Amino acid sequence: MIIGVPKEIKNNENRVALSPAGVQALVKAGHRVMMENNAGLGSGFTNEHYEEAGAEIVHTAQDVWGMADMVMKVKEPLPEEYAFFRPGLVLFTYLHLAAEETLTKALLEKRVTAIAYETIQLADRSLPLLTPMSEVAGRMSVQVGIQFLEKPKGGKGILVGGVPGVSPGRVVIIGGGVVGTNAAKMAMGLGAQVTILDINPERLRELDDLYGGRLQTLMSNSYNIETAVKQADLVIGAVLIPGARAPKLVTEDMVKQMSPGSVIVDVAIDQGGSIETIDRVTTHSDPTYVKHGVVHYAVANMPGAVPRTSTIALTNVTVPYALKIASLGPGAAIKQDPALALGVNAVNGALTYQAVAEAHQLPYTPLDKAIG
Ligand SMILES: NC(=O)C1=CN([C@@H]2O[C@H](COP(=O)(O)OP(=O)(O)OC[C@H]3O[C@@H](n4cnc5c(N)ncnc54)[C@H](O)[C@@H]3O)[C@@H](O)[C@H]2O)C=CC1
Ligand SMILES: CC(=O)C(=O)O
Repeated sequence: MIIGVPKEIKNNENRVALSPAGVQALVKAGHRVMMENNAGLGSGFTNEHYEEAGAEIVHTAQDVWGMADMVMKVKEPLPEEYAFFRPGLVLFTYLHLAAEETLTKALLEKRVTAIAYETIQLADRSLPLLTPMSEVAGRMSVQVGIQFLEKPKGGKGILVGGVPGVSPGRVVIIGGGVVGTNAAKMAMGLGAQVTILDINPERLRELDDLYGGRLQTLMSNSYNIETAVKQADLVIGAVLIPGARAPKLVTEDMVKQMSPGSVIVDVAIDQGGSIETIDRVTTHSDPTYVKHGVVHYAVANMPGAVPRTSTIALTNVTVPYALKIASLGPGAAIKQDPALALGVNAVNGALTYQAVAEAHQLPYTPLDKAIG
């Protein structure tokens, strides 16, 4: 199979879909890998690194998309890339289609086989291709949040760890999965008072067993969210219902009750966001805006700011699936691997992920019917 890797074009997206190690694994298995010129530079990988690993360097994005049987990317295609879609093309990348109606329709219209990293799901319900980027974004959410709590950055001027004789700051994390747990670890490490809310009592028990005493766990309901949010210096949105639009858990009224200069980092923005006052996706070059006196951060590609770490971590988990798709062919790979099958959001013009169909009120077709 020919695997194409274009350069990412989203604002400040410096990750790339394959590291040289990933290229080498695919080439050794008998595949050809076409890298767009300088696609890896943002992650510190040169054309020479890729050529040594066995890749061929291709000069334009159009050539990469045109020659490849499977395109591997990091972020969802942007409108200027939709023209490259064609029937039978396999697109393997983050898609977040529940928040991307136009992209969903373009993939259906062009009959692309669209496999989303973030909905590949193992039997234990974990999301192996989302986990490493959630680890990155969870850790970054605290790093980013504490910067914007500083006065010169528009915040209320709080050092979250406090100092002897002064209370530490309060960090409230909504969602206790991978993002939430990684955020909690960072915030606890800095000495903040940490509260984490989740809707799953089992998850709250696990968190209590792991960190009991160092963090407060709370059942996620509107009463507890309101109470916690109004006292928070930093709120981190970290919920996920796989494949679906994020529920709006923090209402505009709750935001109005926060003290001026507090900060909200909504990591769940890639699935549409969990905060009512977040009405736009922000970018690394213009990451925040202020509403009701509260700093809002809603960057949908947070790991793009630490591309070296993120590209390597992403390639570690995507390559085994890419090898399976390339070696067996997409149809057989999907039939053989139920986790991979859950990644298929669209095929042959049919929308095969129910939560995405519900988000856009489009018809849903079960995968077995769509692939025959
Ligand atoms: N902005 C960015 O750059 C990035 C965003 N993300 C996003 O972060 C979000 C979280 O991802 P993960 O932590 O990996 O997911 P996860 O599945 O590990 O955790 C999600 C948690 O949310 C909980 N939850 C669901 N409904 C809830 C509710 N009503 N109240 C409280 N908790 C609720 C679940 O029980 C689960 O524990 C996803 O949307 C993911 O795509 C991940 C990486 C980068
Ligand atoms: C998960 C995702 O969308 C990202 O890492 O950018």
